[in-house]
Amino acid sequence: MRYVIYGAGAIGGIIGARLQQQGQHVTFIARGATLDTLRRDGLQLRTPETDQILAVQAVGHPREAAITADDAVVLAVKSQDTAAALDALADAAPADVPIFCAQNGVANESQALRRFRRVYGMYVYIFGLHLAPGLVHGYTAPCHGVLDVGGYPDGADSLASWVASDLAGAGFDSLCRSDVMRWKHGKLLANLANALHAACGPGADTSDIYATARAEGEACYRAAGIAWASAEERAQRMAALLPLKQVDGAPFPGGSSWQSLARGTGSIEGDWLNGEITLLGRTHGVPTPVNDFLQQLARRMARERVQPGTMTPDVLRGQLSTAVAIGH
Ligand SMILES: NC(=O)C1=CN([C@@H]2O[C@H](COP(=O)(O)OP(=O)(O)OC[C@H]3O[C@@H](n4cnc5c(N)ncnc54)[C@H](OP(=O)(O)O)[C@@H]3O)[C@@H](O)[C@H]2O)C=CC1
Ligand SMILES: CC(C)(CO)C(=O)C(=O)O
Repeated sequence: MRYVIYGAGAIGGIIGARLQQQGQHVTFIARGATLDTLRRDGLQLRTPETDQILAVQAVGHPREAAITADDAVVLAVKSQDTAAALDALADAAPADVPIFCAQNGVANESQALRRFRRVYGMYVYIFGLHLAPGLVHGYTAPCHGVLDVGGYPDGADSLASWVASDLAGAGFDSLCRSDVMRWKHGKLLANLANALHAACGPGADTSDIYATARAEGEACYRAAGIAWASAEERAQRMAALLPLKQVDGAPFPGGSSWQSLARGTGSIEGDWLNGEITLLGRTHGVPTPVNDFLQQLARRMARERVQPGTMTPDVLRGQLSTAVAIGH
């Protein structure tokens, strides 16, 4: 089975590189400077233990990848890019090609299921960094990350278990789970802090704001009857990854939303992280003022190409109080 990795950034780059190093057949779908770099120079993977450049197969559009139902597509674009990526894929691949969503958030799978018959969720705990085309860093060793796989909306079949076993063979801690979306809903609660880390930096103390964002998320889940993996379950699952190590003598600088600001991409995943909670809140009549604020803050910072970590927690608290006082 070939792995078609859609999106050659932090997560796609690490998963694809590790699968290829394990002898799997891998094709990347990339764009822009990343595509040019992969074709010209290859994919560079730096970790606490290695610095390697891999010659990789990279195409610029799914139609150049001659995808069949015997391939597995690993979707590793940010959620705001999912719809466009799936549109291009649906025009070029059979509807029964399996899609594995290696993404944060919980809305990518349903978008994939609208166009493809076999969709799987992937619970991704990788500490990856992608700031320059064709270059990815991974901050855990010897395990490259946790990647649990399961059917969407639930269940697990032989393909999910096959893929989990390939990922385990490639150095990830990977289980096949029939309740992968319960785990992804748990992770979404942690990712409600992504906007805070992007704004103030991951080291700033914004735990009071995060606690409220998380409580709003949990209230929405309860109102919607959604089950989620607890913080304790998730901490236990990722314990083997910690403590994070350094790459190039430096620690992990910030998560995926922080990286969107650092790269000045002009877009960010907030609508699919905090925005998932505001959507649930509006649907079920649960107030979500903090997530509403963080969603809008993330959009504004991305749009204005603000550098990450440039807002103090006090300035953020002030803006939050004003937004809550005027009701949006
Ligand atoms: N980074 C991390 O440590 C973690 C990330 N995640 C999640 O994993 C997912 C992927 O994130 P991450 O790897 O960080 O994102 P990145 O931005 O690093 O990588 C995504 C890549 O996909 C590319 N892309 C987007 N649309 C297309 C398209 N239509 N065709 C070809 N390439 C495309 C982007 O190109 P371009 O650069 O041009 O935008 C980018 O290179 C997200 O849901 C994120 O939240 C989960 C756990 C940890
Ligand atoms: C790296 C991690 C796990 C936490 O920040 C993440 O999920 C992200 O960057 O979005």
